[in-house]
Amino acid sequence: MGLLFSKFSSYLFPNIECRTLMLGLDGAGKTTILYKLKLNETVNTIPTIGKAPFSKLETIHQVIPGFNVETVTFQKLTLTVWDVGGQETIRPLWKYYFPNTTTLVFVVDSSDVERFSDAKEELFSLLAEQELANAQLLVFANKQDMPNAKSPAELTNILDLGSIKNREWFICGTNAHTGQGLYDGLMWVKKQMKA
Ligand SMILES: Nc1nc2c(ncn2[C@@H]2O[C@H](COP(=O)(O)OP(=O)(O)OP(=O)(O)O)[C@@H](O)[C@H]2O)c(=O)[nH]1
Ligand SMILES: [Mg+2]
Repeated sequence: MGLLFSKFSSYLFPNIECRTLMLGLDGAGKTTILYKLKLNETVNTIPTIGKAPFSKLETIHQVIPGFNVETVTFQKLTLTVWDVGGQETIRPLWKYYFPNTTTLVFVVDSSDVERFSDAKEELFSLLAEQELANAQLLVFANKQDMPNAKSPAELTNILDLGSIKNREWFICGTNAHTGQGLYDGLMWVKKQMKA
């Protein structure tokens, strides 16, 4: 009876799988977010670095990829989250992670006022990528605990999110150290995936 009920329940409420690509400038908090979601722990991070293919002798197969990947489950949502380093020299590697992305998570350091324009530029160049055309966009306005942090509403204006018309998007304020706001984002992803 229990088995039958469980089969019926998974028929009615199937598991939703989602390939998630988490990008953003270096230091925005991507790796901290990933391991908060995965382990519910605040880990000490080091910059997620890879080696860009500068030398002619190197091919992409020889490049050491600067990424972390983890499976995160939340209710009936299973996310494979790719966290790729955001340093300028390794941003050219982002494109190798685009295919089959269902959700683009863009993380912004809400207190890094001087680099908002860089963040906006990177975000809009991602949104122009053909391989990400079908991806929904979740923006984590991270480091809300910082005294000079801009609110999600302020960042919506600063990043001009209102101009995004070709996909669903959502912004939420987060603190990766406490986990505050992260699950609001995942709730939104779940709703979108169901729809
Ligand atoms: N105050 C505060 N600090 C945070 C928050 N999230 C991350 N940090 C800190 O910001 C620093 C950078 O975090 P990372 O997670 O390594 O940043 P990243 O986006 O992975 O950086 P790259 O790997 O270089 O692209 C670390 O010292 C984190 O502890 C937050 O919500 N609030
Ligand atoms: Mg990192």
